[in-house]
Amino acid sequence: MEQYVIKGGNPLVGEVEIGGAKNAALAILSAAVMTDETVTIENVPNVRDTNVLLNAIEEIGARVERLDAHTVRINGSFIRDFNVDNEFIRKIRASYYLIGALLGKYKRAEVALPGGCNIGGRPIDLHMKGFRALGADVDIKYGLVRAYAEKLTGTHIYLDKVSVGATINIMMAASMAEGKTIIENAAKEPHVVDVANFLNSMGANIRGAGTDVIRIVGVEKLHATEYSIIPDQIEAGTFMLAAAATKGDVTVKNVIPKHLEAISAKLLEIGCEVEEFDDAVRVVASKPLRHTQVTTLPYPGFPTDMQPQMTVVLGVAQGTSTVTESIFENRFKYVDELTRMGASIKVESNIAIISGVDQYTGARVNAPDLRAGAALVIAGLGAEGITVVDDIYYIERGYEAFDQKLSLLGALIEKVSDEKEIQKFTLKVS
Ligand SMILES: CC(=O)N[C@H]1[C@@H](OP(=O)(O)OP(=O)(O)OC[C@H]2O[C@@H](n3ccc(=O)[nH]c3=O)[C@H](O)[C@@H]2O)O[C@H](CO)[C@@H](O)[C@@H]1O
Ligand SMILES: C=C(OP(=O)(O)O)C(=O)O
Repeated sequence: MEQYVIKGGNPLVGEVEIGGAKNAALAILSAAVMTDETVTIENVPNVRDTNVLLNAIEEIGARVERLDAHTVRINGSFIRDFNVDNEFIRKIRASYYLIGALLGKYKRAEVALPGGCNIGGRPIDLHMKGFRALGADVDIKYGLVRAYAEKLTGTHIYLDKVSVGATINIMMAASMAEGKTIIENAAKEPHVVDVANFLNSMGANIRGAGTDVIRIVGVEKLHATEYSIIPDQIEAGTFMLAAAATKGDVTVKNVIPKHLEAISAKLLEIGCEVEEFDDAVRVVASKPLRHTQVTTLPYPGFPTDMQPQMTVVLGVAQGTSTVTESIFENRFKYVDELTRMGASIKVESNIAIISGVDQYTGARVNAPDLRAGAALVIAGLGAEGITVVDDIYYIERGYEAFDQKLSLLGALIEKVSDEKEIQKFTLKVS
């Protein structure tokens, strides 16, 4: 098991390049098997989740060629197996996209029940409701979600809850249904729009992505395309908040500033300077941070995937802040770990009440999930002394070269794999 070991206290300064969006990539790589022609996808983040998904796509017969670290060519015409299940795919959430993709193209799919970060109950009832409305028989048996259809027929679907996964999954299947589908109360996240743009570039007919009503006219066939994935809103936000927590000055490059508005607005409120350029955002934290209130909401609200990082920043802001988690009921598990670093946070139901402290102190902590893991790294970067973050496996699900990008900004951080290496690092930096 690998760890990050961090000597905190250095302000992060400089420029960082953001990669392609993990949560867009996972859907787009799945959708790429919906044509028999060859699809080339650029700006694919080279992270654990995308690699697990690509291996699963290969296992069912698709040809997958990695042209370079971030470019993948996929040909789905060789798929003969519709059963997607291995120990790795069971652990990722986005395996559910292969249900929509295979059901749309082949009218059948058997995919391991999705895993993903343990941040609360994560049902897929809305996905199943959508597939059933399109005419599929869907059940869960033997650990698999199984969906079959003679044919899919366009329909009108109202999502009881705003769900990114269900919106994208239904959109994929409906792209190859007969007739018109309307999804109401659809998710509006940037990656929903990116997946719609990708499918349209393959010949799908999707309108309205980015609003809460998406209209899809099914087509018989999809075709080859070349597509570049949008920048990762959450990776970008993580570096913006790392700048704030370390009192740094970081320019986050290759981003779409509009996607970061909810994060920029909170940074301005707590006293940071935020400068927007065409495809970059600069965050300068030269004054003491002030308290604020944050509530996670579907886009364009404050993203739940930025909640732990924001809590870490508010933990060293003056006064009392609150963070309300309205999407997932169990996303404060990291607070106990942060308390070991000196944070003063009380969680009541879905609200964290945060009394700001002057500075965190280094400690040995566990990453309980992907974003909480990144948040603990941020805490370590701002802390006095040495922090060791265990279980960085989770962080590597969604951040490419996290330690290297932070090092380039002046952080003292190393990836290590045993106690000796931790001691060596500690001696080196003290
Ligand atoms: C791989 C991926 O892209 N993961 C993202 C996706 O997860 P995911 O697709 O799982 O999240 P959803 O948007 O679907 O979940 C939103 C809410 O709806 C509920 N729900 C969802 C589906 C369903 O069938 N029934 C149901 O009740 C969930 O429990 C949750 O409370 O969007 C989340 C919300 O932005 C992000 O935190 C995750 O990073
Ligand atoms: C929760 C996340 O991922 P997943 O849905 O794949 O668990 C995330 O990206 O923050």
